[in-house]
This record gives sequence, structure tokens and C-alpha cells, in this order.
Amino acid sequence: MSDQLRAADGGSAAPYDALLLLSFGGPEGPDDVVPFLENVTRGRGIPRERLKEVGQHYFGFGGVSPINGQNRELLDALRKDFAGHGLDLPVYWGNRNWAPYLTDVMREMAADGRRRIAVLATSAYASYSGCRQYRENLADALAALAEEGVELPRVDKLRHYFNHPGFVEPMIDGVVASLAELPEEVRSGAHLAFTTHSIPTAAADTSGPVGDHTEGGEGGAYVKQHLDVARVIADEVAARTGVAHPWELVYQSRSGAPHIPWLEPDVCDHLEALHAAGAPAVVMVPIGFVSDHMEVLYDLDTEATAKAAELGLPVRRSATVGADPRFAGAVRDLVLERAATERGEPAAECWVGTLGRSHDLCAVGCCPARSPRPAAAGVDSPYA
Ligand SMILES: CC1=C(CCC(=O)O)c2cc3nc(cc4[nH]c(cc5[nH]c(cc1n2)c(C)c5CCC(=O)O)c(CCC(=O)O)c4C)C(CCC(=O)O)=C3C
Ligand SMILES: [Fe+2]
Repeated sequence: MSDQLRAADGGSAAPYDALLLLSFGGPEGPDDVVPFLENVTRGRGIPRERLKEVGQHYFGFGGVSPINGQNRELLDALRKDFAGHGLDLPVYWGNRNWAPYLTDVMREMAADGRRRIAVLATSAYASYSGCRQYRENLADALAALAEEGVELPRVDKLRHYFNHPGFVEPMIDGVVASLAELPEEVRSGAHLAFTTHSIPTAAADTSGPVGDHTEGGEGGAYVKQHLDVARVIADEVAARTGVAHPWELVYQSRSGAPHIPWLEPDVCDHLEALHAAGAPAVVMVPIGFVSDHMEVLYDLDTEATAKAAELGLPVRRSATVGADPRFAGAVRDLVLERAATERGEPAAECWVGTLGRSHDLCAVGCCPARSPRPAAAGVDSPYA
């Protein structure tokens, strides 16, 4: 981690007068589950069977996704961090698929007189679902407010933070802790399975700026960024434990029709393959996710963990960053970095790995939608 640079304490958030935490949203009780899934899947052609199955995942947890509670904790952590560092910036929270809905929060922000909003999406990497779709949601919210005659604030989306040390370091600690929990006789031979959300290979290939696009489901910014983070974590874990654990990037939570190719291998198939090849233990490292929401609690802690038990393979699942104070500090860095850039001043950049500071403004063609729609906070935004 020697190439990392850290932003100094202090600094101004001007021209920003608010931060908006923009997330996915999740149900908060059994009656919310079906309407939530309808919101998520509106017009996206997810097979009914998959929806019924995913509904069961939520009902198994009383119809409550942990994601909203985790965002409330992150909000608290952000407010504490900002207050503790003299950053006077109000923080709001809105979601794509459940209350508090983005449009309602933006209306409230406008009524509070917020004119220039920095947006942090709870998705660290480039992809249609994790980046452009949030920009489309912002455009939809601005369009709705324009209809209502509200004077529109300007929104800027903060850059991808997959390689910010405040995102990566807590995960390194998590892997070291999970390794320590494994029975000693299997610990040194343990494999690391870095996991993230599978997406259609066509979406992976076109993720990120056009210059990163590839063919054949082999790359694109989405895969490249995950590999970069995985390598940083694996190298640092090796440095700390003295053991170079073998690692691989695998995928989880596939949906969509079976004939459409998505990124593989699936984490459960990977556990089987590792077991067959004689691996004595595995730590699953959910680098694709910011908190322990349903994709982590069900797909890893329930399903993949049951698969490992069936195989007799010892596994652990390492921690996501959640509301770690280092992550809150990373968000402050991102705000200050972007604010300086917007003021035309040099910005202290924080990043690890090999890819550098991600772009501030998505260019035309970045993570394209299958059917083009207006998206805010990019070069092609119809809004100021
Ligand atoms: C890249 C990515 C992230 C990571 C980045 C980020 O965090 O944004 C993510 C996060 C999440 N995905 C979530 C839930 C769901 N995702 C679905 C469907 C889909 N996700 C996709 C991609 C991603 N998803 C895709 C390509 C689909 C197919 C349909 C479509 O293109 O939309 C479906 C529909 C049913 C199903 O197919 O599983 C659900 C219920 C929750 C909430 C969990 C909770 O409630 O705790 C979270 C945080
Ligand atoms: Fe998802």
C-alpha cells in the first residue's frame, strides 16, 4: 500500500452545500417484499421463477432487508466524521427502489435550499446497475421536480471508490480476521474467493469508459476494477500473514434468463471445484458490496455456506466495510477531492492498486443502457 496518498484533514466542501447518499433500498416488512421486487424489476424481464425465489430469501428474514438499517448507520458515521473534521455539510439519504425515495429526498433538499449536491452511490464499481442506472434515477427525479416547478439543484456523482484505501483497508482487516478464525490445520492452505454481483457479460464488456470496453465477457472496467482490488487485498494479506493464499474472482446472485451469458464462475460452483481440487478451506471476500445486505446474508452466508457444509469444506465470509469509520473518512476525502477539482484547485487523490483516480464525469458511452434514457451527472446529462 506504499503508493497511496492521503488527503489532509480540513478543506472546504464548496461549491457543494449537501451530500446525498444514494442507495438501492430494501423492504422493511413482509408486506413490502412484493412491491419492492416490482420496483426493482420494472421492465427488466427477470423470470417469474427467479422473483418468487428471491421473494423467499426476503421472507426467510421476516421480509426485512438489512440494507436500510445499514444505510442509516452509514449516515450516522458520515455525520460524525464530518462533524469531527469541521466539515459543515448536511447529509441526506434516498433510494432507487424503496422509501425514502430519491425524488422525495431531492424535493426536500430543494426546499431546504440546497443548490449543489454531491452524490455518493453505494456501489463502488463501474457498471450499468451500479453507475448509469443511478444517474438515470437522478435524471428521473430531476424531471419529476421540474414538472412540479421546483428550481432544480445541480447534482454531481462522486467517482468510483473501489480503490480508495478507506474502502480497501477494512476489507484487508476482515480477511486477516476470517483467516484467523479458520481451524489452524487448514488456515495456511486456505484459498481466497473474492466475490461480486454477476452481471450479463454484455454489460461487463461495455462497463466503464468506451476505451475500457472489450468483447467476449473477459473484461471491461467492472472486471478490471474488481481484479485490481482483489490483487491489492491478496498482496496485503500475504504481507501481513506471511502466506500467499491462492485467490480468484468469482460471481454470485445471478438472475436473468439462463440462455443469456452472465459472468462466471458462480461462487457455489467455485467452492465445489476448489474442494474437488483439494483446497482445505476458503475465505469468501465480498468485495463487490458495501454492506452486509441480502445478497451477502442470503447468497453467501446462507446458500454458499450451506454448499460448503455439504462438501465438508471449512469456509468463512469476511466483513464488508459497512459503517467503518475509515469508509466514512473515505467519503469525506471524495467530497473534498471533487470540491477542489470543481473549484479548479489541485486535489489530493487517494487510491491504491494500479488504476488510479477514476473519472469524475462519465463520458458518452460509459456503461450504456440497452435502451438509451436520460442520465444526469455525466457528459451527456440534459441538466446543468
Ligand atoms: C452490480 C449489482 C449490484 C452491486 C452494486 C450495488 O450495490 O448497486 C447490485 C446490488 C444489489 N442488488 C440488490 C437486489 C436485487 N438485485 C436484483 C437484480 C439485479 N441486480 C443486478 C446487479 C447488481 N445488483 C442485476 C444486473 C440484476 C438483474 C436485473 C437488473 O438489471 O436490475 C434483484 C431482482 C431479483 C434478482 O434478480 O435477484 C434484486 C432484489 C440489492 C439489495 C439487497 C437487499 O435488499 O439487501 C443490492 C444492494
Ligand atoms: Fe442486484
